[in-house]
Amino acid sequence: MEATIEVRELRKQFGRTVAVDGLSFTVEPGQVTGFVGPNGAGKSTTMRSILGLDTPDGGQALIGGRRYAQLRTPLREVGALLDAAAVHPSRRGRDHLLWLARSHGIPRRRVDEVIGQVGLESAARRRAGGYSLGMRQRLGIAAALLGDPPVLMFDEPVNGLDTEGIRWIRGFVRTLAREGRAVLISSHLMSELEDSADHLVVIGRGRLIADTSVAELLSAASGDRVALRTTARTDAMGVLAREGAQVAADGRDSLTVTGMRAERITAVLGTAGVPFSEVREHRATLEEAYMELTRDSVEFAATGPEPVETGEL
Ligand SMILES: Nc1ncnc2c1ncn2[C@@H]1O[C@H](COP(=O)(O)OP(=O)(O)OP(=O)(O)O)[C@@H](O)[C@H]1O
Repeated sequence: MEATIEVRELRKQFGRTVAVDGLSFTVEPGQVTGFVGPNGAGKSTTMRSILGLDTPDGGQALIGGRRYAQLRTPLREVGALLDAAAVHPSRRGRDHLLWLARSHGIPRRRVDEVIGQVGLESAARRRAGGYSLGMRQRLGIAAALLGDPPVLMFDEPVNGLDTEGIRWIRGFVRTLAREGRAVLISSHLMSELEDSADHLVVIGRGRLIADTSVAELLSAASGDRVALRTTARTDAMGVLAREGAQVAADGRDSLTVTGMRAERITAVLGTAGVPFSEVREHRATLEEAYMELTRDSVEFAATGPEPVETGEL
C-alpha cells in the first residue's frame, strides 16, 4: 500500500511568471511532509501539477511511480483537498460523498466510514452551504479518504480554522502518516506545522530552499548551546574549557557552553566539585529555525513578493 510522491525538475510558467522553477523533492510514506513557503511561492501550482490539473512545462510529478493521468483508479491511489469550498452549497455532505463514491466504483459503506473518521456524523445530512469552514474542511478530507489511498495531499488545510479545528487536523494527519501513508500538507506559516510535520520541503519563488527532517532542522538551529548558571563562574569556565568546550560569559552567574552536551557538562562540573544550579539545552522553535534558514534568501526578504508571516496561532 506504500507509495511516494516524486517531483523531478518540475517547471511551470504562467505567461512571464515562473511559478515553479526546477523543483525536485520526494514525499516518503509513513510521515507528514510539510510544504512551506510564502504566498505565491508555488505550492498550489506544484500540488495541482502532481494531480494533473496543471500541465508542467518541464520535469514531472509522479505518484507511486506514475503520472496522475496514468493512474487506473486515481481516488484509490491519491486523495487531495485543494479547496474546501469546492462543494455545491445545495448538496448534502453525505450525498456529495455518495456521488463521488458511485462515480469511482467505491462501495456505499465506505461513505459512512469516512464520515465517522472525520467526525462529521451530525452534519452529514445537512446542506454543505450551511457548513462552517471547519465542517467543509472535514468534508473535503472525507472525500480525499474515500478510496483509502496511500498518498494524501492537503493544501493549506488549517488556514482560517479555529484552535480546535487546527488541533484536530494536526492529530489527524499524524494518524494518517502512522498508518503508512505519504502525507503532504502545505502552509505559508511554519508555526502551523509545529507538532505535525516530520519532514519539511521549504520553497521560495518556485525553487527549493530546504529539504530536511524537522529534527535535523531544529538541532541545527539550536546550535548545540547549553545555558549554565553557577556562582563559581571562573572555575566553571576553566574546567569546561580544559575538557574542550567553548564557554562564553553572559551575565554575573550565567554562561553559554557550546560543543558539549548537557549531561557531560553536569558530569564534568560534578567531578571537579564546581557548584551549579541550572544546566539547560537551548531548543530552537520551528519558527526560529525557519527564520534562520531563510535569513539569507532573497525569496523571503522584504523586497520579495510577500513578507513571511510569523504569527503564533
Ligand atoms: N492560473 C494562473 N495564472 C496565472 N498565474 C498563476 C496561476 N496560478 C498561479 N499563478 C502564479 O504563480 C505563482 C505561484 O502561485 P501558487 O498559487 O502556486 O503559490 P502558493 O505558494 O500556493 O501561494 P499561496 O500560499 O498564496 O496559495 C504566483 O505568482 C501566482 O500568481
